[in-house]
Amino acid sequence: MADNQPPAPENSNQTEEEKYLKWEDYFMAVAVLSSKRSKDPKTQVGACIVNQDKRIVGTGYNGMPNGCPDDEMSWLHKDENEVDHKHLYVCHAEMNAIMNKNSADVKGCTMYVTLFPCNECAKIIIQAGLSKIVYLSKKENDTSERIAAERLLQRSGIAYRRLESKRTEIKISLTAKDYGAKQQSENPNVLAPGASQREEESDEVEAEDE
Ligand SMILES: Nc1nc(=O)n([C@H]2C[C@H](O)[C@@H](COP(=O)(O)O)O2)cc1CO
Repeated sequence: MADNQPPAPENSNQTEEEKYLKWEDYFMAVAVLSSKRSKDPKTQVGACIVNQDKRIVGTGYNGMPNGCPDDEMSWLHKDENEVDHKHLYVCHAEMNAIMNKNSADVKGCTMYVTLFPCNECAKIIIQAGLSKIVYLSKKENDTSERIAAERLLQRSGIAYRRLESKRTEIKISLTAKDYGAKQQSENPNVLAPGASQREEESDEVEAEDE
């Protein structure tokens, strides 16, 4: 390479298909990213609801109800304690995504969810009028909740299928230089070019973070 040539971008050997996300991968990635907010120490679940215009109208993850701080509630498994276990209290990702909707309703929408819904969520999904479910994973064992969920969805005519994707992972960087900043400043008081807006915003979120 001649000296005056800029270095090849890191992703220059990617195919066009690899460079951008297909819609389904994008929506499932939003569900996965949402799951990363969950404080459940064993199973983090995320959901993303998309309308017929491919607009995201709700996201959610499994967490304790409002007023029940995640850090103060028990995350024990039902095998470990009869009354003080998470399954009695936690709101599932699917329910939270529906409750968090930013549109009038979610009728005809598709839910992207990282784990196949249980029977209780299947009921909520049906009653909310969703049309399709795309899931990433299904637990191996056939629990009665799972069997009931499938029966309910089938009877109600809600189509469900596992995501089929060529991608196995998506890497996400939160480093300014990966988004066009010339260099990341060593001095935390000097912002890297293009990073000022983001740093100011992230401070605000950090102050409220739990
Ligand atoms: N579809 C689902 N959405 C969910 O949000 N969950 C939540 C409830 C719990 O917080 C956790 C499951 O915990 P465990 O049984 O793997 O330790 O995931 C669980 C399922 C599975 O039906």
